[in-house]
Amino acid sequence: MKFIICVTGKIGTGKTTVSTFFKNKGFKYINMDEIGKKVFYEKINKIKNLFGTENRKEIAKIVFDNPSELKKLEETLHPDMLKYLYERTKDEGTYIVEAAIKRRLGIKSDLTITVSCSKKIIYERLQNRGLKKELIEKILEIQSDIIDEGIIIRNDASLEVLSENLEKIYKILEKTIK
Ligand SMILES: CC(C)(COP(=O)(O)OP(=O)(O)OC[C@H]1O[C@@H](n2cnc3c(N)ncnc32)[C@H](O)[C@@H]1O)[C@@H](O)C(=O)NCCC(=O)NCCS
Ligand SMILES: Nc1ncnc2c1ncn2[C@@H]1O[C@H](COP(=O)(O)OP(=O)(O)OP(=O)(O)O)[C@@H](O)[C@H]1O
Repeated sequence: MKFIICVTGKIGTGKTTVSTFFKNKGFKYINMDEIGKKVFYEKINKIKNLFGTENRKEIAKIVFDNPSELKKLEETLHPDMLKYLYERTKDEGTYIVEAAIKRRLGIKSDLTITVSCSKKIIYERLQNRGLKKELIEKILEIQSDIIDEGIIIRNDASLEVLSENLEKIYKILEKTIK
């Protein structure tokens, strides 16, 4: 049996933390940011032509500030990103697909888990990771199409609380999937 769980949510809400929990339970893990990076370098000539640079940070500044530039980048990368996703999920098994922009990418899943938390906490956690407030603001703005869907995990509290909540969800999932 094949079962695809998509973990979605805005930047810094805790998608990787949640996905890693399930990966440690033995689910196959796919990260769409990583697939995006792979396709980015495969399409590097096209990228250079479009943006005049191959530097990801410079391109981030351009596209996260300008929806029409972001659209050009997405049109270049998304079709191949989806191809890789479908190739990597061909076999039977339970998959965790981490994708902030699940809906924009058009990813189909058997279950969606949305991770969310307050903006204040997003800023705190990401600034601890060295991200600038202005960039976080811009990314949150272009992520306004990410909505709560499926199972919603509020990740405002500690990692211990998150882990307890995930154990509960895992117990239910185990019964459903097996
Ligand atoms: C713009 C790029 C070059 C910036 O690269 P950089 O290494 O600086 O940042 P990184 O990839 O880690 O992304 C930073 C944050 O922005 C989010 N993000 C990335 N792309 C998008 C997008 N198209 N829409 C909304 N959020 C996005 C990421 O999930 C992450 O939280 C890169 O993000 C990119 O190529 N994006 C387009 C591919 C894509 O849509 N990826 C999202 C997969 S969920
Ligand atoms: N409940 C929590 N308590 C404290 N720190 C947390 C909690 N959840 C996640 N974090 C931390 O917050 C940061 C962001 O979490 P994570 O990387 O999982 O988010 P993300 O949604 O995957 O981010 P991105 O969109 O950048 O990929 C990380 O440093 C992580 O360790």
